[in-house]
Amino acid sequence: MIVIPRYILIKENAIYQTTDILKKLNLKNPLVITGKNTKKYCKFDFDIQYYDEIDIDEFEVSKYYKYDSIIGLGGGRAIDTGKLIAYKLGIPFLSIPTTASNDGIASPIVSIRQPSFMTEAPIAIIADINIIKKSPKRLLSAGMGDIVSNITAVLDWKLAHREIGEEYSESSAIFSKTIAKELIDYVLNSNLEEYPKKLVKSLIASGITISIAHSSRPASGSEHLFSHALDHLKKEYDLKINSLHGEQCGIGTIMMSYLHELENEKLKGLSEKIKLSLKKVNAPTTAKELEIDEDLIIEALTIAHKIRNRYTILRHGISKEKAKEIAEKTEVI
Ligand SMILES: NC(=O)C1=CN([C@@H]2O[C@H](COP(=O)(O)OP(=O)(O)OC[C@H]3O[C@@H](n4cnc5c(N)ncnc54)[C@H](O)[C@@H]3O)[C@@H](O)[C@H]2O)C=CC1
Ligand SMILES: O=C(CO)COP(=O)(O)O
Ligand SMILES: [Zn+2]
Repeated sequence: MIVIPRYILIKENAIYQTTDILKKLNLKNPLVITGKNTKKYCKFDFDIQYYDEIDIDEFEVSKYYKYDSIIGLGGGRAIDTGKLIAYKLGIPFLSIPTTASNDGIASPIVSIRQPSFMTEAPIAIIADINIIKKSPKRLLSAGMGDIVSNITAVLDWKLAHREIGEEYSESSAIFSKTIAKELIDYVLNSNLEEYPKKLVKSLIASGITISIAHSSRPASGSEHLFSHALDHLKKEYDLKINSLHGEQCGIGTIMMSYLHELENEKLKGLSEKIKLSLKKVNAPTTAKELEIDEDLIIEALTIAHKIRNRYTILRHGISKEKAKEIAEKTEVI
């Protein structure tokens, strides 16, 4: 079953239409899940809970029976936590992103932990451009990394179809790839005035490709494996590095598109173009800018294929030497 959002608002002051949207959906008593930095945008008179005060493992369903819906208001983690709670309770979820850092704002996926899992797409997305425009620049740069990812994700998906016969949808692949190509072209050829709005639209569309494909395949390939591997290592070594999902994916995309170029002459220059688009929005393109040690980048590249059962250009893994070579050639290290 494909579930996609029923209402999508992407405009200035959209947040003030929240109660209208709730009314249209016949919802009266939502619980708002938000963060301490984003609570200020919660102008409505509903109960609030902070996402970082919820233990998703010890989560008691009975405490939430009085709510008929959940609103996730904030960045990726607030939205993911809200989506998960709504799914566990079997009630509708409304996504109110306060920034545009990844496509979780519209996707049916929860990726608080790996492996991520399918839940249900938000019933409504209320993207207030005034709020998003004012969000930290770093988060808006990270969003570009989650969009360029679609390029390598689709190349990987096609490769898996060709080499191991994985089910593949050309329409989902084209949709996903086009979203990325259009944003890259816009970023490289404009003064970025409309960037926040275009980014939000792209991320929402990207989330919808995941709903249609019923898999994150169109938006998550080897570049996401690399990002998930970094998250895994940061936790394992207890490192206090606050690199963002989208930032890591962007750097992963530079390296993975280079790997694809090595196997396909027609892709020559792709990695450089992706890097330029990331640079234009001030997203990090090097380990140093990510504030991650070079050795950690190499280790992540060598373990990325083990993160989940997803066949990509990394196939059954790459050696330490190969990892170093691609990170150096792409000037990530
Ligand atoms: N479901 C999905 O498909 C996906 C979900 N995710 C989720 O997203 C998380 C990462 O999300 P991010 O947004 O990168 O990080 P985050 O959610 O940790 O947010 C970073 C910081 O930005 C703050 N913030 C957000 N909007 C703000 C605003 N307008 N003004 C001031 N501060 C603001 C947040 O409060 C937070 O402190 C992952 O941990 C994962 O749970 C990531 C990718 C895809
Ligand atoms: O981040 C995502 C898509 O951008 C979700 O993908 P994953 O399935 O890799 O968690
Ligand atoms: Zn992502």
